[in-house]
Amino acid sequence: MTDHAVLSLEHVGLRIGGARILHDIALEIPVGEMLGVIGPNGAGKTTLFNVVSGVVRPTEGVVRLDGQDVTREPIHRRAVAGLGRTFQTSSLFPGLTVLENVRLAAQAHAGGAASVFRTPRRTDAATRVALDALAEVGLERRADAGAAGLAHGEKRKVEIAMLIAMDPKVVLLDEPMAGVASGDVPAITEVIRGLHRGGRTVLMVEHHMEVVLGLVDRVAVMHHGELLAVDTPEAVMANPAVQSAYLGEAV
Ligand SMILES: Nc1ncnc2c1ncn2[C@@H]1O[C@H](COP(=O)(O)OP(=O)(O)OP(=O)(O)O)[C@@H](O)[C@H]1O
Repeated sequence: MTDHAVLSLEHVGLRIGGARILHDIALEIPVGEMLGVIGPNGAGKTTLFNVVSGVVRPTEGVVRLDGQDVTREPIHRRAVAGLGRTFQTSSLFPGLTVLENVRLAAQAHAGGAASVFRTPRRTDAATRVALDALAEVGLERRADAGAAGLAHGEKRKVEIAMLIAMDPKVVLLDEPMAGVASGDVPAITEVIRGLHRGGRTVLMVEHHMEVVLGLVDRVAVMHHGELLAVDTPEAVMANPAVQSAYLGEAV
């Protein structure tokens, strides 16, 4: 492992029953990198995120966050250590406002059980963090809107604001453009760019190839649970093995 790797995977493998879901994944992510993770459907991208965030424990190998072995650490410990994640499906509480959702994330990060009924002092601090996070994604004017009524693109922005409120070093974005109207794609792309400019390391699974290639420093290509290539967007797109993995799929 190199000194500056904020996240590293060493020979990571996952078997479920007789199935080999991930095989011998070796990956080092330097501080501040934006890495795209691509691959055909079923290649193992989401499972890789599950292994990194602690949803699933690998059956082989080691996951390190900032040099620390977190392979056996539960999700919340990894979150406290600086790992943030969004999911393919929305993780917002629909009955709460935008601000309340983001404030819950800030409170959870500050420690203790998250509650909307905190003491005023603590709530005030969490509220400031939440409002700053909403400003960073350009949603401060929507603070009092109900989460249930948001457009899909706005929900994605709120989810990113929730991540920001948890002050992560490493952010995993799982298909941030899924379900987003094409007109909203440029705005969300800018929000992701801002997330990265803030000094955070970003890993993003995304099928929207134009977005991936326009944003990331390197691309990791997965195929049948293995890492086929990790390289610059240009080199990856020119790689014959990658092209053949995608045969029959729109790249
Ligand atoms: N808990 C599990 N039990 C059995 N098989 C699983 C399990 N989790 C994932 N798989 C299988 O592992 C493979 C990889 O799944 P995964 O969801 O990680 O792929 P993906 O690259 O994220 O796909 P997509 O782009 O469609 O989201 C698939 O064949 C899936 O069916």
